[in-house]
Amino acid sequence: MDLFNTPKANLLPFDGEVRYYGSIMNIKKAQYYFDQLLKNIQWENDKAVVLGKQIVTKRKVAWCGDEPFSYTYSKTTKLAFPWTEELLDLKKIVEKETGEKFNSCLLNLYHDGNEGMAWHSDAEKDLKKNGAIGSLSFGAERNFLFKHKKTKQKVSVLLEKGSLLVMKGETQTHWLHRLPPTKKVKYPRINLTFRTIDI
Ligand SMILES: O=C(O)CCC(=O)C(=O)O
Ligand SMILES: [Fe+2]
Repeated sequence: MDLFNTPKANLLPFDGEVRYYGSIMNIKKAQYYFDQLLKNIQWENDKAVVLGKQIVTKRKVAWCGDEPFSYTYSKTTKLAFPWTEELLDLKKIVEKETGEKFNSCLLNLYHDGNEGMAWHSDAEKDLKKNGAIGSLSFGAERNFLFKHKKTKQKVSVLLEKGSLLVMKGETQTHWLHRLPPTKKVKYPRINLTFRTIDI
């Protein structure tokens, strides 16, 4: 844990800004939030379009926000549910750490290392352009990768439990990111990405 709030270096060499804060809470708190989120969130299977076909992913998702925002991605639309107590706590923690404000959160549950997320950028039309995205991770530690759209240069970071990563500026315009599957991880992971929907 970083008790001194030292400035975090930009992980990207150019064309964007990604800062990794490491774990921002103690292990006990991180475990508490993991357990609460696993139990209390209405997790649903996600849909995605792969090679032009709609498939149902094993990964589960949920979507919450200040208002019942509809969120469209991979040709499916979801309505946001209201903030739960834990999610509101976590939103406040992330806002305090980053100095940013968020009005929604996308939640992902990866049951084990077989589940991941393919290369993409979070630049859906509903999202505020160049808005910050705050990503909180719980449970199993996983690698997270960035790839520049033109140069193909890659950057990798290990997302520890209770950790915060922030993507901002032109990151989504110039870089893709992915959570690669891995045979090594046998445990679930929950990721929350706090976002700003343009209203
Ligand atoms: O699971 C993660 O760490 C990232 C998820 C992600 O990229 C997304 O929800 O857009
Ligand atoms: Fe993403």
